[in-house]
Amino acid sequence: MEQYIIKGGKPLKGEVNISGAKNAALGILAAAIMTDETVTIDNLPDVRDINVLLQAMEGIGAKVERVGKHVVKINGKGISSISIDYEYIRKIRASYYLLGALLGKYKKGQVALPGGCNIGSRPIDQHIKGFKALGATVKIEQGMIDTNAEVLRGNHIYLDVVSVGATINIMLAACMAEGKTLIENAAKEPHIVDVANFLNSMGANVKGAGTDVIRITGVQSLHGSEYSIIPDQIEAGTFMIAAAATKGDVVIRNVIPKHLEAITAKLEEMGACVEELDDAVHVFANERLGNTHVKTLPYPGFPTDMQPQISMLLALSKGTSIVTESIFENRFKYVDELARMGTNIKVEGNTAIIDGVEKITGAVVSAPDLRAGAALVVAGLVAEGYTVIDHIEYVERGYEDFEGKMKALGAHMDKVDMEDERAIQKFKLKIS
Ligand SMILES: CC(=O)N[C@H]1[C@@H](OP(=O)(O)OP(=O)(O)OC[C@H]2O[C@@H](n3ccc(=O)[nH]c3=O)[C@H](O)[C@@H]2O)O[C@H](CO)[C@@H](O)[C@@H]1O
Ligand SMILES: C=C(OP(=O)(O)O)C(=O)O
Repeated sequence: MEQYIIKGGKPLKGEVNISGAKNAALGILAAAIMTDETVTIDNLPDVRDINVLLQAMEGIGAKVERVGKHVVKINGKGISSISIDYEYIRKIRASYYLLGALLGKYKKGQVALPGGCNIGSRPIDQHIKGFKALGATVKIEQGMIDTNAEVLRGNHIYLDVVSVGATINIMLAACMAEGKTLIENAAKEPHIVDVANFLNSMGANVKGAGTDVIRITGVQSLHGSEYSIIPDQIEAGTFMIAAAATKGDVVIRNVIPKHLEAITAKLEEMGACVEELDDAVHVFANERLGNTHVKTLPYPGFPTDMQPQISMLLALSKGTSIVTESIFENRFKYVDELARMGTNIKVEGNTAIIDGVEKITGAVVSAPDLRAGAALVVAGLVAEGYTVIDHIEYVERGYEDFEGKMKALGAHMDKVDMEDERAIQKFKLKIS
C-alpha cells in the first residue's frame, strides 16, 4: 500500500490545471448508456471513482473505449444485463445513477445499496420516492435495490431534503418517462446543471436545472452526443485553500470562478487575496489569516465537500472560528488526525470550535475519507517536518495526480510505499 510523504514548509507557487468534475462525470457517464448511439465525453477526470464506474458499465455490456487519458467513447447498445455487480457498487456512491439510467431506458434496473465516503448515514429514501412517483415498484432485498415499471409516467415530485443524488437520479429516469415531470426543491449544484446539459445534448428536454424547480418532458429515445465536462469545483477549491495555507501564490486554471464564489468569499473574509480571471482564479496570501465562521449548505452555499479543507486552514488562523456541518452528521473524523499535528479543534455535535494555532508539526496520519484526506495533505504542506498520510486510496477517488500537481507547484510531496526504505531515502535526498 502506498502513502503520501510530505515535507512541509514550502509556499506553493505557479499554475495548476483543474481536471473535470468527478461528481458531474459520474452522472454523465451513467446517462451515456441511455442511448444506443455512441457518446464521446471529454475532460473526464482520471480518478478512481470514474474508473470504477466505467468498469461497472462494461460489466453490463456497454462498450467503453478510452480515446485518451481524458476522453472516452461509450456505446450502450450492447447492454445485456440490468444488474450491477456488488463488487463495483460497494466502492463508490454514484453507482446508483445507473439505476436511474437503466430504469429510464429499460424500465428496470438492479443495484446493490451504494458505498462512497462514510460521512453519515446517507439514506436514499428520496431517490426511491422519486422512482415510485414515476410509477416504478422499488424493492430492497438482501442489500439490493430492485426497480421495475410497466410504464414510467411523469409526475410532480417534491424532495423533502435537497439531495444532489436524488435530483440527478430522478432526472435520468424522468427523461425517458411518458409526459412531464416536475422536481421541486431540487439541488442546484453546478454538476446538476452539467448533467442536465448533457442529457439535453442527447435530445432530452430538461429545463430549469440550476434552480429549485426542474421541468422534464420525457422523450422516447436519446441520441449520441459529444460533450465536455465542467471543471471540478472542489478540486479547484482545495488548491485555493492549499495556496492560502502555505502563504503561496497560485493561479488555478480551467475553472468557472462563479462556482467558487462561496470559497472565494470565505478566503477573502480571512484576509487572503483572490483575483477572478476569465477561466482562472489567482490566490495568494503573505501572512497568517484571520478567523471566520462557516456553515455548509447546498449550492450556492458553502460546499460540505470543502468543509475539512477550510477547517484545516482555520486551524492555523488567528482567533476562534466556528464551523457548522449541516449536510452530513459524521464529517469531522479528520479532527483526531489533525490533532496529532498540533491543531486545537473541539467537536460538539455538528459544530467544530477551532482555536487557531501558529504552527503544526508533521506526523503519521490516516485519511478517513476523500476530502478529509485532502485536508491532511494541505496540513502536511504547512507542517514543520515530515508527514506521512495513510489510506490515500480515498484521496485518489477524487483527485487526479494530486502529488504530481502539488509537486509542480513546488511542494515536497511524493507517493511511496513506506515499507520501501530506499524510496523514502530517495525522497529525502531529492529535497535535501
Ligand atoms: C457522488 C456525489 O455527487 N457526491 C456528492 C453528493 O452526495 P449525495 O448525492 O449522496 O448527497 P445528497 O445531496 O443526496 O445528500 C444531502 C443530504 O440529504 C440527505 N438525503 C439524501 C438523499 C436521500 O434520499 N435522503 C436523504 O435524507 C443526506 O443524508 C444528506 O444529509 O452531494 C453531496 C452534498 O453536496 C456531496 O457531499 C457529495 O460529494
Ligand atoms: C463525499 C464525496 O463523494 P461520495 O458522495 O461519492 O462519497 C465527495 O466527493 O466529497
